[in-house]
Amino acid sequence: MKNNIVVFDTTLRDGAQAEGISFSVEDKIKITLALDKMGVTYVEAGNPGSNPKDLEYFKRMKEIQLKHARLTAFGSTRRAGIPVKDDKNLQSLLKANTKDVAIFGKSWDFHVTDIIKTSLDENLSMIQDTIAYLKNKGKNIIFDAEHFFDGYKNNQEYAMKTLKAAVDGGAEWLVLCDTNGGFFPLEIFEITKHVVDSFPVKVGIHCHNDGGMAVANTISAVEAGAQQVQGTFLGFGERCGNANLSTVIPNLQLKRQKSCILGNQLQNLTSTARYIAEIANVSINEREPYIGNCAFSHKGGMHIDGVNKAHHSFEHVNPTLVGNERRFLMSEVSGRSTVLSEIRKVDPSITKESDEAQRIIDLLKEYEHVGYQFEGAEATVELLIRKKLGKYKPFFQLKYYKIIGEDQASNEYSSTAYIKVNVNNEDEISIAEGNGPVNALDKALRKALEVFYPELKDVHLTDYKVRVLDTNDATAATVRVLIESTDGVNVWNTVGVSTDIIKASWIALVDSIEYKLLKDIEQKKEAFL
Ligand SMILES: CC(=O)SCCNC(=O)CCNC(=O)[C@H](O)C(C)(C)COP(=O)(O)OP(=O)(O)OC[C@H]1O[C@@H](n2cnc3c(N)ncnc32)[C@H](O)[C@@H]1OP(=O)(O)O
Ligand SMILES: CC(=O)C(=O)O
Repeated sequence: MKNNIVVFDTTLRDGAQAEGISFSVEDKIKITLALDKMGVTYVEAGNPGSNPKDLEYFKRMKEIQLKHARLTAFGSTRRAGIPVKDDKNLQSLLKANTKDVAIFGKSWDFHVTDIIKTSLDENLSMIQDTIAYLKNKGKNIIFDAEHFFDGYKNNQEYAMKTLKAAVDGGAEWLVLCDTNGGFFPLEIFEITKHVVDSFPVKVGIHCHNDGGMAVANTISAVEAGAQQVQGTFLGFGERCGNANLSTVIPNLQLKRQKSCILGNQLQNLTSTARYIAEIANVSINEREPYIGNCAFSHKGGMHIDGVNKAHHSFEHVNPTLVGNERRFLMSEVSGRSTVLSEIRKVDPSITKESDEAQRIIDLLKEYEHVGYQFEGAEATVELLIRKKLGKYKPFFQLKYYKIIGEDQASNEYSSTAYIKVNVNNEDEISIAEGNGPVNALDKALRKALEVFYPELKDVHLTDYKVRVLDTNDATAATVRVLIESTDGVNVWNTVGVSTDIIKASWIALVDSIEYKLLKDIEQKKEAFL
């Protein structure tokens, strides 16, 4: 399949215009390299006329060779009433030294007269002069026709003239922008089709998401003949963002057989999206199509039964195609099929008809009834199954713990925990200070157990969430504690429920430690075999 749709990523330019996003030069370089690896054709990386950071980025990028992507600088047409060579922003644009340049210009007559406050003819000259000037300097020009769809509706003749000015200036691409993001797919289709049929140059699409239509509008423009899709990798951008390329790309590639990125790079879609999110310091919406954590998670018992029989019964595509994974969630709406896959990890001989399977489902449902939630706590589920099947031996015995809380301004730590545990008939007592009782308890427990299990030195908590379950009871309410732990290689989640927050935390902590020790034993056994 040859690349027949050109992907133009503007995560680093329009994406950086999103509230809450601010990339450092280092961040921008990392994201550029990830996008290059992914095989997008253009990386629009900033506006050199805007700020020294963007200029510094382009300077640094001169030393970095990209394998595939074409680095693109972005800027506006020259200001009204001045020659191109005197325009400061254009001179900065040249300093970026990229072969490809995206120039945006006004296509909506209202914006010309009321926002940049010039004449309609002068705006046409601004577009043509700017593009011709840059073209003369050896640049390839992508013309972003800002507010093109609004302009077309308001004054079709003028909007089309702005495109003609760009073509006359020497633009390679005409990119139609739904800048205010309020259009619907049918209108986008019709207007794009008219442009595609009217000009000899290639057409692209740039949609904002203010009406929640950016992806649909982008696809619609492609159906009308657009050959370039602009967007940002996670939909970042001004206001409600831009077309999300992590949805656009698989939609085009898997549903419309239009190749967008290199060969098997689609399998890196999820990891690339998550990497970019991490650098941007934002959490990905769990329900994001294709790449979200829930995109292929199944909860209803009947759905899981269906997926086990045939994946496509409840999945629009196979998750492996986009590098995501299928997940089955344990809950009170689970049936035996859901739990069976977990039980079989412990005892492969158990079948759907076995009494044990039903007993374990009943147990999990009872736990859910008192406040447990197993969806994000696979480690606790495995331990419960083991206990029920008699395949569990405790790694230690708790003799007691005590926590002293203090609120002393002079003390670095606010709590101290004392603990006594017994391992193989040997007692160990330890004390630890912590920021809060749970932190102190966690430290004290691990300190005591590390004497017997040194591998616990690598374990630390990465997330700790508390949810109050029956809020009517205020401070006497039941709480659910979810803990995420890691040993630097693996990540696992455990859950505890109690009316006492420390007890709930303790249950989740103990599960976390026991799970780690159990997995280490399993790993050693596998290595031995
Ligand atoms: C639809 C889009 O996303 S377009 C990209 C929008 N992105 C950004 O604005 C982020 C980067 N922008 C910036 O850093 C700054 O706006 C700068 C450095 C480019 C300009 O800053 P300033 O010179 O202080 O101007 P300011 O931002 O206040 O106003 C924008 C100016 O650009 C002019 N302008 C806007 N669009 C265009 C255009 N297509 N062609 C020429 N001039 C334009 C406006 O008329 C206004 O000029 P005026 O001050 O003479 O009225
Ligand atoms: C160019 C651009 O970002 C827009 O019109 O939305």
